[in-house]
Amino acid sequence: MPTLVLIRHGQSAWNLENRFTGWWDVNLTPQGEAEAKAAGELLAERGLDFDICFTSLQTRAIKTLNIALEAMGRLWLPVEKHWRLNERHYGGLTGLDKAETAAKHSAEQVHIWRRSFDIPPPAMEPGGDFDLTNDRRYAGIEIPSHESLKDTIARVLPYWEERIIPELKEGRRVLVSAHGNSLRALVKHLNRITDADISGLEIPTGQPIVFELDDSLDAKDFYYLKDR
Ligand SMILES: O=C(O)[C@@H](CO)OP(=O)(O)O
Repeated sequence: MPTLVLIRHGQSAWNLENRFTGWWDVNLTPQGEAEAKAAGELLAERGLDFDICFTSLQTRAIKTLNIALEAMGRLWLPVEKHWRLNERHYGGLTGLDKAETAAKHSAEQVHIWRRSFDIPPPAMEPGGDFDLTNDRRYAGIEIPSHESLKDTIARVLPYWEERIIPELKEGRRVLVSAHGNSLRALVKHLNRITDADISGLEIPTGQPIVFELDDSLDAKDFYYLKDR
């Protein structure tokens, strides 16, 4: 039975500061590093092991993976990094304080921007402080100016199908370290969550999520490792 474990990065500087983050590259806080280490220790203690890992091009997910792998004695595992696993692009909200934005535009509006299925936040204006056009890690990629969850799913799923599924089908054990919304995209797909119900799904930082898949890669079981 193929093993798939997903982990959202540990607490980031902007999770702590309550700012919209998206594609902006913030680091882990000391608490985030501790969450990543604890996740690796829990995986090792429960006897979970991996053959290949996938992560985004963002420091918080890469570092979470590295810290967890170090705690498992598995820093040598192959890791593939790809922008398609990046966090949802927060557009013009990037960098803003979530509470101040709710006070300005209403809590309902911010909830729609954060959790609706297909309503994206406002677009990012080119040339602003958080424009990543000149970041060479994204050379040759059409960086979105904003994304809804639906848009995020549309760019995560081709990667899932082309890069991750073939590994699982070969019987390899896969660990994916990514982000709140790129993982909501994957969990929605794997658990066949409806467009309406996905708004209620929150994924905590630094907690390994185990999927037991059948041979056709349908999810038979899904749980947070800490709960079993
Ligand atoms: O700011 C972000 O990029 C995400 C994840 O931290 O926030 P939200 O919970 O609003 O999706």
